[in-house]
Amino acid sequence: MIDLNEISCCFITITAAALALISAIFILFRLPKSPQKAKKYHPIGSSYLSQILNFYRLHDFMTDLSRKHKTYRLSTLFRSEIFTTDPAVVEYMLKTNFPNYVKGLYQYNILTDLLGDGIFAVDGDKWKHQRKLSSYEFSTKILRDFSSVVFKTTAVKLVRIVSEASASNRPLDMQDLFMKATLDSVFKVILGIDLDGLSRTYEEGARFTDAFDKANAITSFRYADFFWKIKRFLNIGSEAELRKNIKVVDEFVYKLIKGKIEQLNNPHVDLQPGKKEDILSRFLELKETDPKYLRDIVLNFVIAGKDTTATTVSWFFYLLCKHPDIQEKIAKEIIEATQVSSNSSIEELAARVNEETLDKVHYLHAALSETLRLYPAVPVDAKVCFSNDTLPDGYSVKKGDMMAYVPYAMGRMKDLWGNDAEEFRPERWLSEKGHFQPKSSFIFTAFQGGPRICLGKDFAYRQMKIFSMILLGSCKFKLNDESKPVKYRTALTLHIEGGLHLRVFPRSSHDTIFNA
Ligand code: HEM
Repeated sequence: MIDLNEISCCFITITAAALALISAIFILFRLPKSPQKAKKYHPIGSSYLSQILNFYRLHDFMTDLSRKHKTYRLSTLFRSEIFTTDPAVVEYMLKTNFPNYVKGLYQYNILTDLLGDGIFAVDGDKWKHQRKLSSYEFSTKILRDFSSVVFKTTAVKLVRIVSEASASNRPLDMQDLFMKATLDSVFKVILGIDLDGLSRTYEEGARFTDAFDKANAITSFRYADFFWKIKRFLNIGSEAELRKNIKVVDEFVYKLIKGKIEQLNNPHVDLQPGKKEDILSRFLELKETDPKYLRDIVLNFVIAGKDTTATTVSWFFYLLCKHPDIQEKIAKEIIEATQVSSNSSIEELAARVNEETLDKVHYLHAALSETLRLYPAVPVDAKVCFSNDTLPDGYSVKKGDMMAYVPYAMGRMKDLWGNDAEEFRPERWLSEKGHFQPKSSFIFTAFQGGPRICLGKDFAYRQMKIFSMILLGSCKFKLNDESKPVKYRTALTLHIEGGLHLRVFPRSSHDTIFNA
């Protein structure tokens, strides 16, 4: 028989226990969790939809948002994406708490098929090792001297090409020429090989160049392609194309590496002077002989140095066409520094471009920096937050959030550059004596800042200055069609949409430099 008293007693006990448990949970949740202040997150700047609708002018759209909030975020289902133009926050993420803002697995997965374990794709010890070796190599006099010779030879080739176009009254796509010229020179400095992309006389080199450009573009496209992993798994569409192009790139680079290793190991091959000046040979001398590791190192440098420098010089020439007075002022500075006359040949001009004259052209250096302020080659640069953090502005960031500093928007902020922030005015970089005055790398962020600051910054300035001194010392440039707007293409690097079409003229009518 069931005892009703026992049941009701049991029921009362269970109910009392349940009530006690619920009250305990309730009290526990009502208690302040910790003595810390409640976390706050940056204001939401815009939605993904507005980003997509403004994609064609994305960097200007982001600049407008930055004018409202120095730091803002986009919120997605899984994480926030935070964009900042606040120098204090930029310094914090790039330097003060550098280990907490990394490339992360997200970027590694996108980049590694092409970049392997190269410096651009990795964090931690792998990054530290390459950074240490490469910073040493990049600071040597051997590299400085060798690269200057390479840049001058390439610039002279450029003058020959533009002079031919001028003689036949043809406009030229200067961005395309700068792309080829920077690839030729970075390839020579890094691998010691003449690709000759400018005249395309080396068939294997031309095949490599095309495959490399395609592989680079498809890798960048992965950032916007939600389906790339599925496409890679099925080996279809752009991913099949990527695999094919990486194979061409790898075959070419491995062959070069193998050749260099054989050369170095063969005691009967006496390397001629100058043969060990390229970065690859120098790494081999340091006993780095793993071909995959060497492939990753050299390809990362080639990618780092090509489009960035070429697009910057292209925007620079565009701005000089828009400001002919500044073009003339730079030409005058070059002619005064090198002391060339209208009877000098192009070789004489090139010979006078040396460490001493490169140091004299402060206005040119300022104008190139001013170009990078307004048209930074890397307009937005993102990291991933490694663990929960609070930024110097008091706002919080969660583990896994994306944190980006925005050089394009930063270059246009009035509170950083004054009311004329949107104007191209090289003078803002000069002291009263006309000497170039650098700005903090957390305000002028075109080269990033902190421990991962661009390793090729001086290399890039030297190349841009040498190209400009030789081209502007001998030629004048004008836009082919003044009425056609020049715009950027929204991508990882800031290319000019459709190229930069210019007309070229000799600097003076009896100019032997140009006609030599
Ligand atoms: C105007 C030209 C250039 C600009 C504006 C530029 C800008 C930058 C920026 C923004 C970064 C950081 C990218 C990131 O977050 O990973 C970077 C990194 C780097 N750059 Fe440059 N760059 C230029 C030219 C060059 C050249 C010519 C080289 C070498 C040949 C080079 C080598 C590198 C390397 C190796 C890194 C990675 C550094 C590291 O992660 O420790 N760059 N550059």
